[in-house]
Amino acid sequence: MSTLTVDELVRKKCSPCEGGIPPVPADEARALLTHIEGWKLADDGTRIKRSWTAKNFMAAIDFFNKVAELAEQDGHHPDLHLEGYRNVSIELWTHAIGGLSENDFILAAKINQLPIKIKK
Ligand SMILES: C[C@H](O)[C@H](O)[C@H]1CNC2=NC(N)=NC(=O)C2=N1
Repeated sequence: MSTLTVDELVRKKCSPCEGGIPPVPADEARALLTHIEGWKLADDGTRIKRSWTAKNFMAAIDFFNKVAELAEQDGHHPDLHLEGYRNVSIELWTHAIGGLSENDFILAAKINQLPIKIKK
């Protein structure tokens, strides 16, 4: 999986995951993330996360709505956080395995293609 480029990831669709596969190891996750701008591996290696400061509250909500549509299309769902009215952060992990699967990297690469109005 670590040979996948961003272009390859965005062309893939998440596959249903109900467990039974091993999580992506931390070193492989780090290698993949070098190509997916802004996303960082959590200290415990089970999640990836990216943060943005949106221009204002509605810019944050518009972005969440776009992410929600994408997540529904792909059948894989991120944890969405909004703090201090416009500080957006998104965490991705595969609940069914308690860690990272290819789905998380696919969705991260696709989220990076969505427009967000950010604070100047
Ligand atoms: C069958 C279907 O793919 C699963 O219920 C999906 C739905 N969305 C999901 N999203 C995330 N982040 N983790 C999951 O394990 C998960 N499971």
